[in-house]
Amino acid sequence: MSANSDRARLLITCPEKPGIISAVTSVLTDHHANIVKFDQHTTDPQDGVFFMRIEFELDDYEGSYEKLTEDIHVITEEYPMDWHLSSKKKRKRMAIFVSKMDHCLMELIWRWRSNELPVDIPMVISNHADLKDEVESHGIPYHHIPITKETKGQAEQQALELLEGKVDFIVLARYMQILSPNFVSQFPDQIINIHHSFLPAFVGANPYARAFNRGVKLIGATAHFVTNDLDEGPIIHQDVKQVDHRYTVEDLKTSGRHVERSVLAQAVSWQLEDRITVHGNKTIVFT
Ligand SMILES: Nc1nc2c(c(=O)[nH]1)N[C@@H](CN(C=O)c1ccc(C(=O)N[C@@H](CCC(=O)O)C(=O)O)cc1)CN2
Repeated sequence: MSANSDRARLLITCPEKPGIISAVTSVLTDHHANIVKFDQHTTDPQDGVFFMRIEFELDDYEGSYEKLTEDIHVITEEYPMDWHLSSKKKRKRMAIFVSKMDHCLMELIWRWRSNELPVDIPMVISNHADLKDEVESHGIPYHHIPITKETKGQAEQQALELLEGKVDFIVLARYMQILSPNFVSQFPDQIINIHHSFLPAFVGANPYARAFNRGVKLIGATAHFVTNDLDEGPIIHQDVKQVDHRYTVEDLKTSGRHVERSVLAQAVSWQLEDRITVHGNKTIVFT
């Protein structure tokens, strides 16, 4: 591979049909691509949906992009498919929404600063001013947009105007506002939320207090795509931690914060590497 070679990813979702792999890999071969990773998954025969993720190296990816996309379009005539082609070199742009809690936000910023998360963060948006100094100390623009029940619509419109054309996806890092259907519709499967429970348990607000009252022996965190159904969007990643009768609610929150941070960071990392495909209310994550 030459100095200007690039590593690209091709994600495909299509009805199960013999020959799809050969058709796609033939196009890549015609472009002298070197396939370095190949993953596939087929749902149950009744559903019959085929998922594929191909990672490949290509000299002069930029120069080949137009012809490569044309050639992929050609095979969609025989193999109707949803497909997404992306390049490792083209850094994604991630906006972060936050309220007052900083642990998930800072986990992402720390991993961004060390380039462990190779992403651009064009802005942080918050309904509170608490974290402005901290975020701006990292050179990231911070937009404080206060929200009341009366101003929620205007506040969202202000956020949408800031986001327009500037981001590829959004992360809600313990953002404590429910997004309207209008907002969600403008970022389909592009808003990742970290919920502080092992969903589907304890949907909504105050899950740790409810977990304490239930006497759980496990707490957890769930990263999921945001939909209009609160905390019921496609799950991307989850993890848990054992707890016991000695834990207070504050202990649960402290232990839970560590789980939230690692679960969110992993979900964002997979998003950056185009490893996640949504199918219905589930995800396929090619790790
Ligand atoms: N459309 C969606 N919006 C949001 C989702 C979602 O799944 N779909 N997840 C939540 C995150 N969340 C729990 O993880 C959550 C946040 C806030 C609330 C809530 O009741 N908020 C109140 C206001 C609370 C306040 O002012 O402090 C509200 O919005 O009326 C429940 C769950 C993020 N958004």
